[in-house]
Amino acid sequence: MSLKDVKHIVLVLSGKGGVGKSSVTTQLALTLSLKGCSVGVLDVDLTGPSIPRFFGIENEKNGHGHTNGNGDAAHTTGLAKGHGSLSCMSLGFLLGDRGDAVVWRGPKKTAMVRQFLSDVLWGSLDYLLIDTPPGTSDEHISLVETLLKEATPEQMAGAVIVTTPQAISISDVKKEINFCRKTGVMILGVIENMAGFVCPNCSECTNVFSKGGGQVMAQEFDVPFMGSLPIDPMFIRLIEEGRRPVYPEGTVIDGQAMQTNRNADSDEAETAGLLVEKYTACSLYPLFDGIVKQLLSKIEP
Ligand SMILES: Nc1ncnc2c1ncn2[C@@H]1O[C@H](COP(=O)(O)OP(=O)(O)OP(=O)(O)O)[C@@H](O)[C@H]1O
Ligand code: SF4
Repeated sequence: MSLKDVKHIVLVLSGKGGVGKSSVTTQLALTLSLKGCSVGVLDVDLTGPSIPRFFGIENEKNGHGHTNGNGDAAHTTGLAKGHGSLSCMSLGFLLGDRGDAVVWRGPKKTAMVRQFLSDVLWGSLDYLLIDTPPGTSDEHISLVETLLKEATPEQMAGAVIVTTPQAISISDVKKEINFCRKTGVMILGVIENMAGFVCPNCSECTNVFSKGGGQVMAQEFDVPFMGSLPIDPMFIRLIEEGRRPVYPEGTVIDGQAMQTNRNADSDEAETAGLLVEKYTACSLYPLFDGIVKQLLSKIEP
């Protein structure tokens, strides 16, 4: 069973598309891995797999996409074996082209989700984060059904729900809360994303939309509120430039020195990937640090 050595499984859900679920998943993964956890990211968004793009590895094929640069392309099932402390799996690795559309009926999607959970060799992970499509679709139902079979209740940590402050997004997220309650998935907390805009000139945060809706909703539904995140243009720039995660010089995780991709003779560090140095410099990092501390205290008190 491929989830055998996975300690904690966390679903990332949102009722509405484009609210930043994949961004939140990526940043939770980076922050957890910077804290020394070994992390896997499973992209279950079959019609719009964006995790490879977020990690700057969309050109990787053969169904594997480990991101710490150990250079070993091991995969045994035709799917993935994650090495190191940050690995991911997505249908995006199996598509010929970024623009390829997946037009699948429910049973095929269900089979794919099952295969992701039972055939991908995740190895030993502290956290498996699962980025889901928006809403409560076939993928969600297959996912939860499969997890109930493949994972133990101890492994199933619960779900993080992402919303934006606008009322429509919040009303959609209520459906996710109901979904979790009906399927018995514990709600670890709600994250409000895009609650304001950080000016690239003066770093002042302006509330473009009304702020605080996520907190009000969390109170109303009696679920924990984990925090608000502004829109930071630096984050968008990092993603658009397609950078790969690169650890700061000297980072050692689980006793293993992380590859930095630094080349003294070139500007390779600037082009090799999503620079964690820059990521940690962007306004979202301290906020994620706080969110991850809350997550860890709930999961591993
Ligand atoms: N806090 C943020 N600051 C800056 N950019 C952000 C932030 N959150 C999300 N974005 C950007 O908004 C866009 C949509 O985010 P993302 O793809 O994470 O949403 P999603 O909910 O996963 O979407 P989908 O419904 O397609 O799965 C991306 O380009 C992402 O870079
Ligand atoms: S927030 Fe400050 S720097 Fe940014 S646009 Fe407004 S006044 Fe200018």
